Amino acid sequence: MTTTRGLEGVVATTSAISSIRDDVLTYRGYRIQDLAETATFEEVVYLLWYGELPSVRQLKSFRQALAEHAEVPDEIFEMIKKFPLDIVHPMAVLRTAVSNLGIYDPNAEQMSREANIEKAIRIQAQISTLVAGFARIRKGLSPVSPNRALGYAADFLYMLKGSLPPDAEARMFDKALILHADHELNASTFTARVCVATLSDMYSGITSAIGALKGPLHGGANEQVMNMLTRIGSIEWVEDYVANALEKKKKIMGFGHRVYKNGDPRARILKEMAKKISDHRGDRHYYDMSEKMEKIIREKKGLLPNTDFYSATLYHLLGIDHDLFTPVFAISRTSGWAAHIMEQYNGNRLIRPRAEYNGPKLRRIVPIEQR
Ligand SMILES: CC(=O)SCCNC(=O)CCNC(=O)[C@H](O)C(C)(C)COP(=O)(O)OP(=O)(O)OC[C@H]1O[C@@H](n2cnc3c(N)ncnc32)[C@H](O)[C@@H]1OP(=O)(O)O
Ligand SMILES: O=C([O-])CC(=O)C(=O)O
Repeated sequence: MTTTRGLEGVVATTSAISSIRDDVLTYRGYRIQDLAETATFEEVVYLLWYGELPSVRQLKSFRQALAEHAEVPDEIFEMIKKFPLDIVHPMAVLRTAVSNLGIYDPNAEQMSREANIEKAIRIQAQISTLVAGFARIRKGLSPVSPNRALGYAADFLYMLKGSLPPDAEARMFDKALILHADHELNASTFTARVCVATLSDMYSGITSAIGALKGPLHGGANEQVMNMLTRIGSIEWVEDYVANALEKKKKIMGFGHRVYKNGDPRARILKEMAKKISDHRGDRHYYDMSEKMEKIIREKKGLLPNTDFYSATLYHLLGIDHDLFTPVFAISRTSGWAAHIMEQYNGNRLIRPRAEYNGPKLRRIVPIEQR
């Protein structure tokens, strides 16, 4: 048996959803740059689930279905109110709450394609309401009811803040959701596929995926980027911080990638948006620190920013609390997880690799009184 640490380079499945080849990322054959420029998040979700971009009529009924399911059962917000909200991490709340959404879905255990599409719509519709509602509850505010006529991205910002976002900001957030929607066999998507390959249900798959996304080597890095920038505090300390981190062989959050070696195409688009909003706001504090950090790390270590690096500055300037950055990632990635779960069910086989044993040799049990 041969083992590969971290399964690097192992091709574990075929998939028709997204592809990364020569640093070009596509969803169903469309370049991510083109989708970010011309589509909305709802169109991209439709594309991921149905394989084609929607017509006007298809998009209308898809948005209608998302709108119909956007309310979260009161029981879930009541449950959240009982959590120790001053200490709990929002990703832990989300993991628990999404699992609970399954409890209130009468068709949670149905496994037909139609039932799974319906579940995917419910989860996608409810997850943004859930994150925004939680964010308000922990501040002692009431959740704001969804208004899906605004569009998915704008509605999230509206539910979060209780006021309509400027169009330009809603569009930037929409683009960010598109950029995070899917990414081939990343750790959380793989987790979702492993889970449902046992023929477990979609809620279990997405709950498992949220658990995997939470970690700082994956989606959790976007919050850690902002924590790092806040700790550094000022552009004049960036160089020292990087030198010290590299000397101590500490991982610098938001840099490096298992697959991209010449740069993450999403990071470039996010960088442009982070710059645009920083200039517009006249607040280049984090953008300038980030740009300096990028330059130094590129020179010293040859590492490039990943999607989590500039999304941190963008989300900060969009007024999103720092510990909600990863839940926001989960809102978007739910679309990719659901697409992969449905693809996995189609022609499923249990995912069960082997481990090369390196523990003690065969031995006899010593009776307990002689140990
Ligand atoms: C949405 C996403 O999930 S994108 C990724 C988000 N995660 C992060 O930003 C966390 C920081 N980055 C990392 O930890 C890594 O780059 C990962 C986890 C993304 C990829 O990891 P791997 O492919 O396993 O690379 P690995 O960790 O083995 O690193 C290879 C080498 O690059 C170095 N390296 C990689 N990333 C970093 C980093 N961010 N900071 C410092 N050094 C790094 C490693 O120390 C190692 O160096 P060495 O060969 O001198 O020992
Ligand atoms: O693909 C990966 O390993 C991580 C990543 O960038 C993502 O999930 O978006």
